[in-house]
Amino acid sequence: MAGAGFESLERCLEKHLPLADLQEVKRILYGKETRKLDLPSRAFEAASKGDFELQGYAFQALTEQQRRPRTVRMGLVQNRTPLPADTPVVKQVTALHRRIEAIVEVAAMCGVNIICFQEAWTMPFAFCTREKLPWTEFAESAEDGPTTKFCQELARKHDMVVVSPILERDTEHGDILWNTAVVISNSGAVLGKTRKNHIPRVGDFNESTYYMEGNLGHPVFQTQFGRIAVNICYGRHHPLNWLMYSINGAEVIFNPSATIGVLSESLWPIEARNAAIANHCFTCAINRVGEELFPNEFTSGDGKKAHRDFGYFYGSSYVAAPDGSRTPGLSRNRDGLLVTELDLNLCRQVNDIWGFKDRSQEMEFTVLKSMNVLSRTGKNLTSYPTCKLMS
Ligand SMILES: NC(=O)NCCC(=O)O
Repeated sequence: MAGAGFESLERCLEKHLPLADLQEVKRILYGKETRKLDLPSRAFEAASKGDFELQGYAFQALTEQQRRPRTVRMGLVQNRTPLPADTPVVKQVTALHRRIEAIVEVAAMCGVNIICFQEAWTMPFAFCTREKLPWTEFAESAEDGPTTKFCQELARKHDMVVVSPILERDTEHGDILWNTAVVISNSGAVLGKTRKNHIPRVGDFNESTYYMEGNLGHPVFQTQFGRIAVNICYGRHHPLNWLMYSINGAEVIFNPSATIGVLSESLWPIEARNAAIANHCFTCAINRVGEELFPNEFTSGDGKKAHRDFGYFYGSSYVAAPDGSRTPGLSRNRDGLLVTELDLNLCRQVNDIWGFKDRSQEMEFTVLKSMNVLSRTGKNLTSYPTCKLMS
């Protein structure tokens, strides 16, 4: 399995294929070509100085007669943990805040309206250890913890919606932990939070030692720049999870993740992209980068020898559109900022052509209702039309 030495699938194709073949391969693998965004040179200079990658692409939509284009810019951030995992907790969090602050500065230069960070971005992905201290000390209040306050400042300063996935400590309800994403409006107000709905128990990913499946359903947040939802990491393997955010009105679904090559790299380019196609929405897949080494060895009941490393987090963050096109990925081995320009009108335009969300979705909805699966979401239950599927 390639580690940091293999930069990206795109670089490999570009290096080895003649131009005409490359264009055909990209057409088939990536769909309709995304235009390269003309980002300011000072943004590239700042990214180079800060040692992170900056890429920008725009998706095209048709011009409509009765609606103006609804053009928004998304920022996806992938990064390493800058300090070793045995550094004191506050030092690690502070270093991550500084790193993200620098990347968000560049996102602001690029006109980003909504930015999303990787899963549990304030900490190493320590859940593999199944140890409690010091890792649970990274948990914070979603409403007024130091990271939320930090993100509120960023949001106000840059007029940007911030999606901040953290380890949450719910002090109001028995001090329990959750894997949560906090959504902060561009005014700096906390719009709300959403919790990871599916918790992995797969090899070293055995997070249920810390927190269980979220209890907040599938909330969608109306922001100034469109309706957004957050499907945290492992939730991307569950098509019905994406569907529920989409039924509840999401136009863009973020998928902040932490996942390693040996487990999921061949699934990565497919799942979020397929969700964009199936649900006529944009999806934004974000993964962390590099290796994380823990002070004590751990095993996970999967026959592997005790080890201290989690495996290689392969980055490769990308955005997929409802028409099935997608951006190239960020690299597998560097911190990066991916800026994408979307016209949200594309969601309805593709819906009108393919219509996956009309009759077929009604049928799925009826089945789910009969299984009592939808009662947790509340929304749309009564207003959604039903059809007879199994007569
Ligand atoms: N963070 C997380 O849920 N990882 C599980 C592995 C995966 O979904 O690829």
